[in-house]
Amino acid sequence: MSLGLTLPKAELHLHIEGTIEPELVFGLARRNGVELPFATVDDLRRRYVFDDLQSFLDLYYLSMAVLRTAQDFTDLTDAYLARAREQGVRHAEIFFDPQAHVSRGVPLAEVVTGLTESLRTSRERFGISTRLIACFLRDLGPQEALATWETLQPHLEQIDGIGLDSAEVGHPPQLFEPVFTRARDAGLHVVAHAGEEGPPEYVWQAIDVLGVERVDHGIRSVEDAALLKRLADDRTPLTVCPLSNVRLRCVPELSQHPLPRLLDAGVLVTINSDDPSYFGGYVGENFTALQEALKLDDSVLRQFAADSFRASFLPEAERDALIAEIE
Ligand code: HPA
Ligand SMILES: [Zn+2]
Repeated sequence: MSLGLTLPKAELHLHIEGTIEPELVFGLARRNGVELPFATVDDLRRRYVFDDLQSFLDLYYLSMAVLRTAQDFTDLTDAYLARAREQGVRHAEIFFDPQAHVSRGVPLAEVVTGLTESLRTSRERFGISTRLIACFLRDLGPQEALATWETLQPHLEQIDGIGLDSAEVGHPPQLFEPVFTRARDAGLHVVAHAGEEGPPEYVWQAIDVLGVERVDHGIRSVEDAALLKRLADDRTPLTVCPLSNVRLRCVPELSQHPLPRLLDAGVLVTINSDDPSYFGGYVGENFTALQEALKLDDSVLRQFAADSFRASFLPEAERDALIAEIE
């Protein structure tokens, strides 16, 4: 097996709802009596061609309508962890979208209970330690985010951090300062998607106004030399998702990915899968596709793997032990 698949690694940018494979969409639709607007698994898979972030999000929100019970969320998470283990994942910091479920009438407790039922034994069953990050849907606005923050309060024991995702352009990070300040004050980790389709200014706002510890995507930072220097000086990690960037047409093809320019500027970069069911590969496959397209040395893949643990929210001793396994 190739190094990209076998290297021990942390996955830090992974939407659990984006791991639902078409077969599971159909299986859960049957179990829950949900009508789907697709006839077959192949029919659904054929729709996995996107023009931009929004065209993907439309299908992403449509397909997740089959997730209704705690058991559905447990099964979904177990399926991801089984796949991730095969790709060398030893630690995963997993996003979920509370508002995307509550707005469909699924109680938040059902979602969190289902996810944590899987995650609490992930280390024993799959050899993968985990964290859970609740993301706010930025296109629903800052007031909805604050209201969602209130509904998360009974579940904070199970939630390690907050994030910001969904349609980026027109929904700048600075609007979400109040909810991010509350989450930081509550001792949660904070991250945000910025600079995927949005301009470098959104990345500045994510670090300066929201105080994020990592930037999700952040690839448009290459358009701003001062921003690159700031990210490099502060060692603020970017969670880059190469196959996602190509599938959502943020980057024309993998061989033209801005990642080498990020590395040249000294930015700490990690490699992740984002929504692997939709984008043609899990995290190990992102490593191998990138190595092939950019002709990267094995030493660069080892650096990505080590940096994935450095950029994680694991305690230092655990990070160091995992980094020591990379050879
Ligand atoms: O790549 C993404 N960007 C923004 N929101 C998302 N929600 C799932 N995947 C994504
Ligand atoms: Zn994402």
